[in-house]
Amino acid sequence: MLQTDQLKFAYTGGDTFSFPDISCERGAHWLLLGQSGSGKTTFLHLLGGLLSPKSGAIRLEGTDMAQLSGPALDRFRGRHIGIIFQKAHFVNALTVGENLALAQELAGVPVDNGRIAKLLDRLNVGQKIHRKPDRLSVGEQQRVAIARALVNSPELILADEPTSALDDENCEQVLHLLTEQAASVKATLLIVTHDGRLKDKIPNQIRLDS
Ligand SMILES: Nc1ncnc2c1ncn2[C@@H]1O[C@H](COP(=O)(O)OP(=O)(O)OP(=O)(O)O)[C@@H](O)[C@H]1O
Repeated sequence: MLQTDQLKFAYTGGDTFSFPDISCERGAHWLLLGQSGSGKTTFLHLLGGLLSPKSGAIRLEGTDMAQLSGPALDRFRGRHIGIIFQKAHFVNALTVGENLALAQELAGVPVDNGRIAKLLDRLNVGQKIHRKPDRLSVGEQQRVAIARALVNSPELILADEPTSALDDENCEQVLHLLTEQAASVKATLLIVTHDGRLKDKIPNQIRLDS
């Protein structure tokens, strides 16, 4: 269960935000919608523990992340949250498989090569396990990014604009992958988007107004 309470954030010398309280049941799928500049990515980064709120609480399965910082927050994020960024970031000196192993090491969990191989297979990129990420197509990189977000069986999966650059067929496919894979680890899925095509597909919606 993911819950926020009176969450406020301010960029240094810049915009300030008061976010609506949200409450998402474990395993539910949500869209986070809003105009450009309304603070969607900022909200996602707060929920993912990449930014710290000025005030308020973010509870994930009972832990208030706003009270964590430094290595404790990094470990918590690694174990409980999978983040899929708009543009995938990998360590290009490492192979696909090693990038997933790194995600386990950074979260302080034992590397499970069997799980890594199985997950990549499930996402149809199993044969790319020994490739360097920059030698993959954009679609393959996106699948590897989804696999990496899932590798530690997170309770929460956050995806930032995963479909906005895709044509209709690939949009459909990525949405299907995300919802199916989130369901496979019973994770709560929250997708930030301004992609109108998703609006009818996921009924739970949070709207930010600037
Ligand atoms: N690092 C930063 N420092 C200062 N201001 C920032 C920073 N990042 C974002 N902002 C400002 O905060 C506001 C919200 O940005 P954010 O990226 O959260 O919006 P968004 O709703 O995700 O937009 P889009 O749909 O265009 O991606 C914008 O006005 C932006 O200029």
